[in-house]
Amino acid sequence: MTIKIGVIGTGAIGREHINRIENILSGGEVKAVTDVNQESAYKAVEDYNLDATVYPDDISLVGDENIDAVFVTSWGPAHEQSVLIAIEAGKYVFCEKPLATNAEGCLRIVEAEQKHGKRLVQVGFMRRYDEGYVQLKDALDNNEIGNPLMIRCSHRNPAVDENYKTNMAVTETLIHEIDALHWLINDNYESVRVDFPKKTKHSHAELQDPQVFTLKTQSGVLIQAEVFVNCKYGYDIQCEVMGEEGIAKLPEVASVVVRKESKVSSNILNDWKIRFMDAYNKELQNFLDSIEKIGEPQGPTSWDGYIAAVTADACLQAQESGEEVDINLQDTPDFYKKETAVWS
Ligand SMILES: NC(=O)C1=CN([C@@H]2O[C@H](COP(=O)(O)OP(=O)(O)OC[C@H]3O[C@@H](n4cnc5c(N)ncnc54)[C@H](O)[C@@H]3O)[C@@H](O)[C@H]2O)C=CC1
Ligand SMILES: O=C1[C@@H](O)[C@H](O)[C@@H](O)[C@H](O)[C@H]1O
Repeated sequence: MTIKIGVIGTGAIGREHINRIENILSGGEVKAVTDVNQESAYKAVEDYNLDATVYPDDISLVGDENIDAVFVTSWGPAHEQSVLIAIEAGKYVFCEKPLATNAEGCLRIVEAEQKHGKRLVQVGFMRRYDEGYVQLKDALDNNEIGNPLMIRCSHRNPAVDENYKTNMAVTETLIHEIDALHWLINDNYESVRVDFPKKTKHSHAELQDPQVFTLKTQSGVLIQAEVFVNCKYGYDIQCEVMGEEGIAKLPEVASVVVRKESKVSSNILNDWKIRFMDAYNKELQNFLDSIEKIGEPQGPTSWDGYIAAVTADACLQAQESGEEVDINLQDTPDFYKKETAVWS
């Protein structure tokens, strides 16, 4: 069976995903596209040689009876509406992060999905499919380092443009750590505090860079997460978990080690699209395969989107207040308690 897909938002990641579906993965075909910038939608059809209808908006695209699944790859503030109308129409949804821009929006989606009666939505937290994170999670789940006590991690980008403001360190960047870390250690967050170290000269007036987020979990694990988006030297994701019996660290990206002229060197990537290319491929293949095989997606759920939104809201408050802020999650509904998949 080929799953017929409609893509809402044909910008950077929308195009990346279209390319994946058409040229790399199996079991899906893009049959409809839309973008508020209609030129961009037509260009995607032309560039990827799609046999697809261009719709004027998300409502008309979702109304296409031939579409089985909707990819929401528009700007964050537009996600909630598109996801809700897709659920209403009973379509599967792959939604890029954020699921919605705040906790209330995520809860509206969670309610609509439960009312529908089976899982339809997967959120684009692709790190759960990254081979290094999968290995790290296996080590923790197999109790190789005993109980986790502390985590130190970094999310570093070489540079960002002037549109990237202080709050985006949370909503665009830390959001990936927020999802990956609670999944890694099977724990929930309890509070967060933010510190602003000395600001790099490579930043601009409306961006505090770097930032350090100190999260505590309900079981007492202390997490120090650094976001440094003008680090200059490359795109670098680090994560180290300190346990009672040892330490487990995210593997470095494989790169040849050169010994030359009295130096040892290896390359660091510059681009997140390349760093997580395999993970994006696996998450989308898993989305398509799960729909075909078990009739519902198995990846990160709408509830994971809600957890990320509540935590991100608290991080934003902590940025503003300089105080430690509590993170209060509602109880997980039974609907979302089912084990999510194992991938590698
Ligand atoms: N999982 C990941 O690693 C990544 C996730 N993202 C997320 O994907 C989303 C898109 O990001 P980019 O592609 O980088 O942005 P982009 O700005 O390149 O593309 C967004 C596109 O959506 C269109 N759009 C906006 N509102 C719309 C609406 N109501 N209906 C239809 N089209 C609409 C825009 O015209 C634009 O073409 C964001 O939420 C972003 O956070 C982006 C990059 C990586
Ligand atoms: O979502 C993403 C981008 O928006 C963001 O700019 C990058 O830093 C992230 O690592 C990437 O995964």
